[in-house]
Amino acid sequence: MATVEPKLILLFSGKRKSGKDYVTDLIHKRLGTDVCCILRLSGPLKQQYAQDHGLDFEELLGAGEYKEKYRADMIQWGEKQREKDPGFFCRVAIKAAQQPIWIVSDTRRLSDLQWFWREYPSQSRCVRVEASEETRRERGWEFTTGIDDAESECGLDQGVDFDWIIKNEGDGSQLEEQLATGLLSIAKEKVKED
Ligand SMILES: Nc1ncnc2c1ncn2[C@@H]1O[C@H](COP(=O)(O)OP(=O)(O)O)[C@@H](O)[C@H]1O
Ligand SMILES: C[C@@](O)(CCOP(=O)(O)OP(=O)(O)O)CC(=O)O
Repeated sequence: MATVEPKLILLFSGKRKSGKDYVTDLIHKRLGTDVCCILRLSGPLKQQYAQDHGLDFEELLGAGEYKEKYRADMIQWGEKQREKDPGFFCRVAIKAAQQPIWIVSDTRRLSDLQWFWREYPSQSRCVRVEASEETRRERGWEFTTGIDDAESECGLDQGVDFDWIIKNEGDGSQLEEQLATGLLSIAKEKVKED
C-alpha cells in the first residue's frame, strides 16, 4: 500500500488518442509536482511484460509505433494477470505515491475502478476524456479490430457515472476553462483541507 493516505484520486479513462496523457500532464503542471503525481496502471504492466518477453520497457512507454506493435498481445497478457489478481497493477502503481492528489491516467476496466472505490471510497472520482473520431484520427488513430472493439478500449463505455467529462477536441482550446472551473478548483480545495 501507499505510504500516505491521498486526499483525492482522479481516475482517468478515455479512448486511444482522446488525450489522456496530454490532459493529465496539463493538470499535473497546474497543480504542481509537490501536491500531485501521475500514476499509470500500464507502467507495471509494461515493465513486467517487457521483462518476460525480452523487450525495451522505455520504448513501450513511448507514444510511437513500438508500443502499437505489441499492444494486442500486451492486452491479452495483462488480462491474464488481472484474471489471477484484479488489483495487481493497481497495488504496484500506487506503491511509491507520496503526494496528496493522485492522477491515475489510464483506467480501462470496471475491475480497475472497483479496486480504487473499495480501497479509497471517499477519495475516488472518475474522469472521462472525450474527443471525436475525427480529432483522434488527426492525432494518428486508426480503428484496429481486436483493440478498439475490445475491453481495453470499451470496458468503461457503460456503467460508470463520471464526475467530470473533459472535451478535448482539436487543439484543446477549451481545456483550460473546463478544468479551471471544475476539477482544478475542487482539487485545490482538497489540498487545503486538514
Ligand atoms: N489538446 C491538445 N492539443 C494538442 N495536442 C494534443 C491535445 N490532446 C492530445 N494531443 C496530442 O495527441 C496525441 C495523443 O494524445 P495522448 O495524450 O497521447 O492520448 P491518449 O493518452 O489518450 O492515447 C499526442 O501526440 C498529444 O500530444
Ligand atoms: C496493455 C495496455 O496497458 C497498454 C496501454 O498503453 P497506454 O496506456 O500507453 O495506451 P494509450 O494511452 O491508450 O495509447 C492496455 C491494457 O489493456 O491494459
